Amino acid sequence: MHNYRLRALLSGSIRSLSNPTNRHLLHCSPSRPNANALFNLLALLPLSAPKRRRGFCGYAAEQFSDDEYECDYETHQASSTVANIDEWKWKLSVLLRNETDQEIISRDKRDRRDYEQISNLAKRMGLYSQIYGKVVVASKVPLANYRPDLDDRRPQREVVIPLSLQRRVEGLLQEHLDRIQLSSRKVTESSDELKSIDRVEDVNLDENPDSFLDRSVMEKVLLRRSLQMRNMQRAWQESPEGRKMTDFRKSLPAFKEKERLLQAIARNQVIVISGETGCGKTTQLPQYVLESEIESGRGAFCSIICTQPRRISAMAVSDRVSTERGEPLGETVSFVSLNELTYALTNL
Ligand SMILES: Nc1ncnc2c1ncn2[C@@H]1O[C@H](COP(=O)(O)OP(=O)(O)OP(=O)(O)O)[C@@H](O)[C@H]1O
Repeated sequence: MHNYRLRALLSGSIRSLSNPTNRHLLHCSPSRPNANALFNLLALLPLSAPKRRRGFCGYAAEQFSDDEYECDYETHQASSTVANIDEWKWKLSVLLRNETDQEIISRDKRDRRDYEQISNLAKRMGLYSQIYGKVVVASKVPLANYRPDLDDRRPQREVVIPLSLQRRVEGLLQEHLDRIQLSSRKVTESSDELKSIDRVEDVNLDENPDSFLDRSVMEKVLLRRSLQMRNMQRAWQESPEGRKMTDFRKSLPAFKEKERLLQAIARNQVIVISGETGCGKTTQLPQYVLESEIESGRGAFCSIICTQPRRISAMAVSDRVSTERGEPLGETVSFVSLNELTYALTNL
């Protein structure tokens, strides 16, 4: 019986990292519909990022500093709850209307009663809220119990990266977003085509290498492959061994968070997930993304990279995941060395 649980799910954005109080090291995760999803890609974001830069993602953190109330917390008298509530009603409705921002952070000093009122108000408005020490956060997505970036007692490490690297990361992220837009447009256009894809004539790529240059041919090949992947996945899930494996996978703590994780991945450029050892971070999360892409007919457009610190663990993880998928290693799951990975990434 597992008694693990996912400890926290933090969501953030490039813009939130550009704020000096929010700098930290993140694991990057892909937006769900992306054709080239990346897992566990470490991204360092620069200190020198301009404060209000509109970044690459649809959601961002906003700092709300009520500095006019700034004074020593210990000596501060709680400000009028009624006045606070009106002010918060306004702040929260601005947040809801603003498509680019994900959360607001208020450093206004307030007591518990204020927070409870704000929290109830946020709930009524369909938002989440959390108090971290003296800081109140209201957010469109669930909030973690602990936010290291809002912990004044925890020293914030400054990370400086060269401008050229910063530009490269920005370029890659932009490319990534362009590809998401392109592939979601194409998937909409071709969802009807997918139904009749069985009728697509066989394309012999060996006979006609130039076909690779033809995007529509390539797309048809990928759509057909996506359909095959869906059929194979369903066949495995319905087989007795597949059902046994599915039952085991459902017993892992990560499974309870599956829908929330997929939503968070779809809605955020970057998310950080932490959980007890063995809860399913490594073997389950990439599979949730892959399975949902396969189910929606985009399996062959989806690439997931899961990094491991050692070759032996990369081999063990890929072996385990292919077993869980009922496939031989080397089909949809494989492992590559760092050199091969670097080569593949530079040729994406
Ligand atoms: N090679 C394997 N053989 C059998 N079961 C495995 C294997 N690898 C993982 N599991 C099972 O899958 C569960 C999830 O493992 P997974 O590696 O995804 O956890 P994790 O959260 O990434 O752990 P960690 O934080 O230690 O990396 C484990 O608790 C274990 O029961």
